[in-house]
Amino acid sequence: MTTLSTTLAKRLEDPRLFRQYAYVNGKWTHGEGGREEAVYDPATNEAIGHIPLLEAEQITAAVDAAEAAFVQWRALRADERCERLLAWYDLIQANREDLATIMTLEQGKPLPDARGEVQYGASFVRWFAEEGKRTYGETIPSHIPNASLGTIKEPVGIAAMITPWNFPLAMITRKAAAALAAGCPVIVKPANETPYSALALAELAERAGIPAGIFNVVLGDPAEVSKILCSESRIRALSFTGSTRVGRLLIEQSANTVKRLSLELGGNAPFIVGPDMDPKEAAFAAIDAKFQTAGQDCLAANRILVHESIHDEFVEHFSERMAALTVGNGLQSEIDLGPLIHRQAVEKAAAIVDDAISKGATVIGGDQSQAPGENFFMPVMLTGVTAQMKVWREENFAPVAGITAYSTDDEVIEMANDTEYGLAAYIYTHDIRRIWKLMRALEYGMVSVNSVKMTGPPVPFGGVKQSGLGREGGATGIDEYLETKYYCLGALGSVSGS
Ligand SMILES: NC(=O)c1ccc[n+]([C@@H]2O[C@H](COP(=O)([O-])OP(=O)(O)OC[C@H]3O[C@@H](n4cnc5c(N)ncnc54)[C@H](O)[C@@H]3O)[C@@H](O)[C@H]2O)c1
Ligand SMILES: N[C@@H](CC=O)C(=O)O
Repeated sequence: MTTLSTTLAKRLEDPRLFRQYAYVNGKWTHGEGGREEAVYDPATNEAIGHIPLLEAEQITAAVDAAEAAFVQWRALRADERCERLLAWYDLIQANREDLATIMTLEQGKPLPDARGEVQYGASFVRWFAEEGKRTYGETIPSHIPNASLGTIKEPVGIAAMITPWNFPLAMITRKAAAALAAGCPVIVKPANETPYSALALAELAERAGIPAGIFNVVLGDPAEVSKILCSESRIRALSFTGSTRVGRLLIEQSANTVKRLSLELGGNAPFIVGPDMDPKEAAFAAIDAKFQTAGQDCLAANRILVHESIHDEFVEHFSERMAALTVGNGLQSEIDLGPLIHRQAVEKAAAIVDDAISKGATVIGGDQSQAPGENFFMPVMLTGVTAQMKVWREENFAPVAGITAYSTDDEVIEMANDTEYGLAAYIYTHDIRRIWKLMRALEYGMVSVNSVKMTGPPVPFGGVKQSGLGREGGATGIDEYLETKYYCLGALGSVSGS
């Protein structure tokens, strides 16, 4: 098999950012059982390198290392941890072009989007570096005579993180920076499709002075590694971003060790367009909300619900704009959509389109004979979609947009909530009463009104229903890695009533 690893390294200003080993206890580690797996560029299907698959004892060794390193990391002052995290942030920024190149090669997203993700990922490091200094406890007015009551915040312990391939860098930093700032050591298991962004982050963490054992990246068979992480009682927090299917599995596997779980799972976002909207403006926004990362985004607008009075005009603008989207290798310039992650994703997208057509949807676009490679999927718009179709029920994670018309606000609320998911919803209207009514009635963790962009470091990101548990980012994201310790200082003699 041809390996393009030399080619990848040559593309980087700093070839040491491309590592083909796991990173445990400050050391680059190969698999002791000799197992390895190739990593492919989804645009060309060529192997760009290999990763070792670690054995069970090696995963346990990572936990041992984290446990040993925890003692000193938690003992640092918050401002000392802040300094290390800011050094990490600076290094990520300084190496952003290399990080973006690595990401495009392993994930496929166009280079400008990869640059955007590096920036986005770095922003969480800076945010949590600062938030670590604000993990306040509280003073509680005492109901016990001569006692002083209060709380202090303490790191929860070793935190494991299992992350997806669609955002190979930012889904790590949003978790890891919060945990590190809170004083927790971290063990990251990235997706096997996109390990190199995680490993480059480890290289930069080491250069930033984050001690051995505090930031580890383990690689292996996903089911095997995850089982160990879940059943390891020394791991006190598990943060997962990925599909609802795997999220449910991890809940089950963690039951015996009763650990803190943060789950950022799938989405199936509705995009609601009110009758007062300019159909062109709304259609262009819907294109952005649907087709970023080639539709492989948990926030992708999958079900576009347009008021019947402007539906036809909206569809016209949407289809015109969709036809202008460029599909190709993300390393080339002027590309809007890169490949899907692998062939199975293309097959799933095709099956979803076929299912909709067989149940009466009208298809526009999506001439797959124009696809520039076997992992590419040309964008498709389906109109007249109904709740019986897979495109409505499933997260398609592909450039497949389902559109349908509605007539009243009550009807669109029911349609939008008709899903097991509850991550994000979009509303496009300028009628403040409609905005308020919809915003309150939508069963979603995040609602964005007249804006495609909704995320960033200050935001409490997360979903309800089968979209997950907990919030990442924002003022509360660090709480996922903190325990509240209550104290009662009794028999003080002089504090009652004072
Ligand atoms: N809510 C969010 O913030 C958010 C963000 C990004 C992606 N996602 C979701 O992630 C999904 C796409 O990512 P994906 O395909 O990588 O998800 P996935 O669930 O298949 O994989 C996620 C992680 O779990 C691991 N994994 C896979 N199978 C496993 C198993 N049997 N046991 C244990 N671990 C296993 C993978 O190796 C990967 O590291 C979508 O559903 C998307 O909505 C959610
Ligand atoms: N776009 C999301 C990732 C979802 O796939 C984010 O900003 O976190």
